[in-house]
Amino acid sequence: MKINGEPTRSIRLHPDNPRVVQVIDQRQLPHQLTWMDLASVDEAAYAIKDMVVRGAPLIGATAAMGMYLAALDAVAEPDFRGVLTQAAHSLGQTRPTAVNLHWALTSQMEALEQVATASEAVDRLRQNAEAILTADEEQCRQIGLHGVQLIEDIYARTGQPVNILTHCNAGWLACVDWGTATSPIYHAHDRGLPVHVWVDETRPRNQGAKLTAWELGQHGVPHTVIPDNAGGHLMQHGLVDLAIVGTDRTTRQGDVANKIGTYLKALAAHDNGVPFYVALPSSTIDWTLRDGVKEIPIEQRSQDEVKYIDGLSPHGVTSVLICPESSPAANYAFDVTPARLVTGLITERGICPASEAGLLSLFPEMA
Ligand SMILES: CSC[C@@H](O)[C@@H](O)C(=O)COP(=O)(O)O
Repeated sequence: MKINGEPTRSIRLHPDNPRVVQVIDQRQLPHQLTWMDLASVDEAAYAIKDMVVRGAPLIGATAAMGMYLAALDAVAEPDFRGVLTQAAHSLGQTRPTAVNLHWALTSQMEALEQVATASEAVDRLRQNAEAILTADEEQCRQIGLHGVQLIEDIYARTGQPVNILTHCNAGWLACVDWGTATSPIYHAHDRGLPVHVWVDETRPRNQGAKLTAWELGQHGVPHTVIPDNAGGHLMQHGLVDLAIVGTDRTTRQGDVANKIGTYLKALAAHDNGVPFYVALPSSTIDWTLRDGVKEIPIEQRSQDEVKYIDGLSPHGVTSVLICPESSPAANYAFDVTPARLVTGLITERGICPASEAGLLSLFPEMA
């Protein structure tokens, strides 16, 4: 997508130094657009763990680039394969829920098997990381081309601006470009279809208020930030035509793990007959799992993300305590929406029911 008219991806090689990877520091948005340099695998791991970068596809892309950075450092090591295996292990520990992380690391370890020397490993892991970024961009573009048909159909029926609710940030900041949930929205807007997005603020880290609202604003898409608890009310009053969210891991049966609160939106959508779609590249499908509620690992993060909130004050970005300091807080970062509450999955190969049969109709090679 474009920032100030310039086509921009969320992750890139440094334009002047290909030994450095650059990512947008998402902790600073929407107040500041800052690029952070990552020059080692440890810095890549830190960026994922501390949520400089976040969103399932971008976590995978950063891990892939992290393996390339590790290869640059491993050139001098006699046991470069051992060093790279250790690098994959440490990157794999950073965040537990998004399966794209393991998908990207597996892809890099398979690429490593095809080389004989450390310098070949550098070239191969760089090429493979760049291919992962390019594939993610194209998959997200395709998700948009399939998903925009849903918006077109609603507009053809109502002739009114289409109101879409989304949760968290499944936008281009969470991917390499386009986003998953936002890609149909960007395509619709670019085709001149009138769309309006209800942006859940997404406590505790407020990825909706901070990131999705910023992204949509940059692209000129009409939107309104709402408290997380408002979605059910809006649906009851006919103010939501469609919900589209992203996912961090989707099981073979179509259960979907996404940012905490997604499940409640799906319940409200079900009760009100609002179509509830989940957009994902196939790298987000965990074909080894069936029952998402029982099997998907749910990340628990620091209590401080719940107890403190940050925002822009006249003194810069400031963090403030919003509850008694002594009260404990719980911070489950994701929840699982069972497939029965999901109207359909929007993938790069088309839209399918959220079920094993549905997924296999698009990905028969996984039977
Ligand atoms: C296309 S991104 C899909 C998901 O990763 C997104 O919806 C989400 O829940 C991100 O959570 P986060 O904790 O910000 O990484």
